[in-house]
Amino acid sequence: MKVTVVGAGNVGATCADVIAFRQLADEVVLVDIRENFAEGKALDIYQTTSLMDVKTKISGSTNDYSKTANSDVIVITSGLPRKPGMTREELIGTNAGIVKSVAENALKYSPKAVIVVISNPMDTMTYLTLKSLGLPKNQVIGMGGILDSARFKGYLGLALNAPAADLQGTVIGGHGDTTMIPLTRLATVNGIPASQFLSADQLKQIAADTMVGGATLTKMLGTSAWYAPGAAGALLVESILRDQKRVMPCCVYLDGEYGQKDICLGVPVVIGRNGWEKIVDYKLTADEQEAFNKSADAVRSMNNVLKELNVL
Ligand SMILES: NC(=O)c1ccc[n+]([C@@H]2O[C@H](COP(=O)([O-])OP(=O)(O)OC[C@H]3O[C@@H](n4cnc5c(N)ncnc54)[C@H](O)[C@@H]3O)[C@@H](O)[C@H]2O)c1
Ligand SMILES: O=C(O)C[C@H](O)C(=O)O
Repeated sequence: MKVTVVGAGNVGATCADVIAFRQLADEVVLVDIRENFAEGKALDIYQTTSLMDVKTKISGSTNDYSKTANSDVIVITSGLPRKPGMTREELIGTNAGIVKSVAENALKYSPKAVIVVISNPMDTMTYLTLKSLGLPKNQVIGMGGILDSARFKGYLGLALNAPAADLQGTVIGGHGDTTMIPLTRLATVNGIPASQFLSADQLKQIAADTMVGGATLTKMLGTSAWYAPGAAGALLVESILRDQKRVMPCCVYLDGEYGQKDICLGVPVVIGRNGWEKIVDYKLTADEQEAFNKSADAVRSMNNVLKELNVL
């Protein structure tokens, strides 16, 4: 199995490192536009392989997509990250052109690859990738909800003084500070509703902290986060390569599901070897559905900007 990660920056290199460390693929290729940058990151990761007993082959390339030929999965992380005080949506002007050209270049050499979009604003970049390449809808998956759910479980874990790994929690909707929807109703501690241990106010605060989880880290770090984003990307790649059929909240094309059409938005999906296979219906309450519809309205207005930018 071969994975290409485009963008060898913080998120891309972390994702490649986790994929290599966990030996999810036989080969990982990192690509970046910056001269020798991907080669350097790949060499650094390669030099960990004898220390970590890893057999995965890793290489880097400056914009030469022929080295990515026959990839099973292409992960797109290229583009600007936000700075403190910015929204993800403000990145659209720069990142739309980058994501579109990168996806076109990568697809030429790996027409059957499942494409994982991470660059922000992720919901709109996923829609752009799907629409501009004209691919079957199951082949394009945006990663945001897996990360947001990890943060949700992290904040739940801190409040409960429990390991986050023992908790279940899902975030659906857009991957934006105001568009994501942490489903507190469905959060559990090994099957027991979190509401049995936490007050409604505590759960509300956890949901609010989750929604601004990326902004909080951006303020602390001066740029956006990368360890959990890279690991979340790798987890999605794992379910694809190993055909695990895990149910994961991912940004996929909706054609009537969850009451929305012609939009890519975060919902629970089954992830397997050919991409996303099936959308799972969580049977939202009226309030949750209303929040989902509002999230869709906001993402749709960003998608409309793609036409103004002449990329779609
Ligand atoms: N969806 C998510 O959950 C999530 C999480 C974290 C970050 N992100 C997004 O991922 C993106 C990358 O974040 P980062 O922290 O790694 O940024 P970064 O600046 O560290 O890395 C981005 C890399 O992209 C490269 N690049 C730019 N244009 C390119 C092109 N045309 N071809 C190939 N490479 C190109 C840059 O040279 C740079 O190395 C940002 O848009 C960020 O907002 C998304
Ligand atoms: O917050 C960001 O801008 C990056 C990413 O989307 C994240 O959630 O960490």
